[in-house]
Amino acid sequence: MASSQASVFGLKDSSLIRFQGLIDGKWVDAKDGAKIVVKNPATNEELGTVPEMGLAETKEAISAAAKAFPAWSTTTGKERHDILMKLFALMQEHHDDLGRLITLENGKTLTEGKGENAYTEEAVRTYGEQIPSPFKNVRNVVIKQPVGTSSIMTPWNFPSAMITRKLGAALAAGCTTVIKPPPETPFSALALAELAARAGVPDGVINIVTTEKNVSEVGKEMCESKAVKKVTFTGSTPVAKMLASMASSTLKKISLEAGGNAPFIVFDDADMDEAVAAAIICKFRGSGQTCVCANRIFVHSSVYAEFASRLAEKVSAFKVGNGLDESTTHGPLIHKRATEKVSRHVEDAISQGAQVLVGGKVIENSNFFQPTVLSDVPAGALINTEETFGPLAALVKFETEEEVVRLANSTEVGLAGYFFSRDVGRVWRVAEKLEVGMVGVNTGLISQAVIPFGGVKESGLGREGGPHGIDEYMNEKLIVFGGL
Ligand SMILES: NC(=O)c1ccc[n+]([C@@H]2O[C@H](COP(=O)([O-])OP(=O)(O)OC[C@H]3O[C@@H](n4cnc5c(N)ncnc54)[C@H](O)[C@@H]3O)[C@@H](O)[C@H]2O)c1
Ligand SMILES: O=CCCC(=O)O
Repeated sequence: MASSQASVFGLKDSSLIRFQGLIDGKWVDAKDGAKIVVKNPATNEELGTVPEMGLAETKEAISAAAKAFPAWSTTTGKERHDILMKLFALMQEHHDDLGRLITLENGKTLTEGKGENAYTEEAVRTYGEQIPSPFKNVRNVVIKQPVGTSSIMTPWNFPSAMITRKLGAALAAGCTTVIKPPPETPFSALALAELAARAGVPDGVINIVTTEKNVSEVGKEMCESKAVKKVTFTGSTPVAKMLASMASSTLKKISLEAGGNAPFIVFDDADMDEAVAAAIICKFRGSGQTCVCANRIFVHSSVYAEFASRLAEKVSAFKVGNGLDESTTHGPLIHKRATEKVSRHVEDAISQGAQVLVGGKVIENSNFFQPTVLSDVPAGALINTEETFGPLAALVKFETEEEVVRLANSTEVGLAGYFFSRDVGRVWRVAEKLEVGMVGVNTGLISQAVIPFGGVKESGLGREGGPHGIDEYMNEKLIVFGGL
């Protein structure tokens, strides 16, 4: 059964496809045999099934991770580095398969799927510090220690990268993990776990619990269990808040990467070619389904008409289709709920006076939405307060720097913000004033594995990536040496 299911994916190495969860190094089904059906969003065809696990399996996974912690946390940084480098090499060796898998379960194009596979990180070592004491016979040293078993919960828009961004740091720090991947895209997570085992990650260090209907009880246990010392989540702001409140019952360390509503500002002195090209990437990457995608595009009135017509021209040349087809530039949305949200935002803006320059409609009986550009979007439109998470570029005209900074900041969230200007004074002023965790100046693409990725306001807590990301999985301990 499993091998015939695996052939549906058309991978070179079909043993990367796993149809079971992973607990303590063993691939397992749900205790009651229940399954989740996973579909390809481009075709709505079934790809395969994974177990619908619940509380009992989650408890087992947590205790396996807690049992594995003493041994894993006392390996040296060099030993963990070597295993992580081996895993990285295996991911590169299986680059085509892993990229294809991402495309099949998420819908993004093959180029994006492979690009995501390359968007991983590894870490070598962490450093403590020595703090000079005011007392002659005292020496202060701060060391860093792994926090413990970590719960990792991730979304479907980056089936692999949202996991590796957390898992790479957790493993490098010496933590053990329980991962709950999204029900829409579990196969990339399971393939990573398969490769991790091949790389020599010991049993129990990575455990995977797949779930859909039982997500509330699984999430609660992953946040409230006393054996868990760290909770990390990427997804929507309402779920982030709920998980944070559950994790606070035992005052766990938490990192949350939640929703955004990124402003993208084009000032009158912007380089127009660069601004249009960047808006295309920033707005339409992953068909608009990234948390750092531009959601509101503010354009100075003096360049508004030119920007709008050049953007609309480029967007009308997109080729929407199955991500496996090489000529496709943009894939489907993840499911019907996603297309419905984009439709709601388009209809709402039109009802308040916005004009459709391109697109505007769902492609019937599918998860595809026409890449859309709306002009003259009014201040009261829903899109100004809610993240669309879809291929909808909403253009808003502005007159002054002060006005646009106020508009950009008038949202409860603050993940990324972008602007285009060649005036160095304005660049500093606006970069400092935007209430976001990450600013792109004259670029629409900020994501890299090495940067501290994260937000302010209701976009979350903590940072992921590079050394900042590893610190999230470590506790600092002060050791005061006296009597010298
Ligand atoms: N900041 C980021 O880095 C980032 C990245 C991707 C997505 N997002 C946000 O996620 C949203 C889109 O994704 P979504 O609608 O799937 O988000 P979501 O919050 O509904 O789901 C994200 C993940 O959380 C899980 N989840 C849901 N309820 C849970 C619970 N009670 N306990 C544990 N896990 C639970 C889901 O199964 C999924 O795996 C957007 O708002 C987007 O901004 C943010
Ligand atoms: O969607 C969230 C992550 C986006 C990114 O890493 O570029």
